[in-house]
Amino acid sequence: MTATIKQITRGDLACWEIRHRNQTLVIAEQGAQVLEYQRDGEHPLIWLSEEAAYHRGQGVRGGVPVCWPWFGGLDFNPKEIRQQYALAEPPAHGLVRQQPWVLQHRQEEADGITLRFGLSDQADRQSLPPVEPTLTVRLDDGLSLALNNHNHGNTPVWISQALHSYFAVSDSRQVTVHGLDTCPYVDALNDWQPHRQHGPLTVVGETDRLYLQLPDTLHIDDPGWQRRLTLSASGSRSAVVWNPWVDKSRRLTQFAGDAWQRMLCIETARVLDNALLLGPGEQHSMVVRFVTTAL
Ligand SMILES: O=P(O)(O)OC[C@H]1O[C@@H](O)[C@H](O)[C@@H](O)[C@@H]1O
Repeated sequence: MTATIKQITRGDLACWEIRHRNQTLVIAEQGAQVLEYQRDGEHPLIWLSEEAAYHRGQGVRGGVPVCWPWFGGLDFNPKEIRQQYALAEPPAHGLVRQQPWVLQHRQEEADGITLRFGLSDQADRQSLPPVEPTLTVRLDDGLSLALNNHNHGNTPVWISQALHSYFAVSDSRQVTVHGLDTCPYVDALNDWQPHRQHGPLTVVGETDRLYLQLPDTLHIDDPGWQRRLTLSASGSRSAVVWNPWVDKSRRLTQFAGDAWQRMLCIETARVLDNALLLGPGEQHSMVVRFVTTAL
């Protein structure tokens, strides 16, 4: 066994701290939210806000929130998803990131450790569809996250979802995102109009885009830290690229005014026409793996 796993607390939240080789991973039971992931002596791979607050029932800014069973504002989702819910004030990013989850299973092997989280019996399931979400987290030479859905009901269910990864970067203005070239995207900041990407993406202002028809692999090249971060996804053809830039940073909770310079979100997703339709009894897994290499 090369991994050690320890129960810790951050503020009000019970968390797991996993050490494997030279890596540390911290996951909060609430929301099954990855909070930290870093190799000893290196810059963090996942960004966690310096102003993060750890309260029950409140999402933590940074890490990898699980957005489910809808992504973003419910009103901006396809009709098939919207009509499944009758909530007066549907929260952004769905219903489970502030809910209690539990560690259901752990498996340690010579080359890594796998943890599976599922919603706790204490979770408020009132408005949830009859679909069971689980998050499988595997730490070996990199970090892999699998968001699994299993429809236990008798009717088909539409889901939109994201693993809302906040990546740590040396300077969001200096990094380039590769793999988006020629892909269509919808710009949430320009009336949800369709566009098409040409070449790599450099962030030059507030950015909030839903990319579609993506290849399996995207990269963030970070010249400041001489590092390439590779995201390899399966079971997903969409991702959200988000950076709040100057003005929106001031309006965000748990977010320093200049923190937009230190983070970039690339959120592996199933959104818009890539939303997931699960028939009765069907299962689906959306997997993403994060690995860094020298640039
Ligand atoms: O503040 P929240 O609810 O965690 O959302 C943060 C951001 O999440 C991103 O995924 C959205 O595209 C943004 O529009 C949103 O502002």
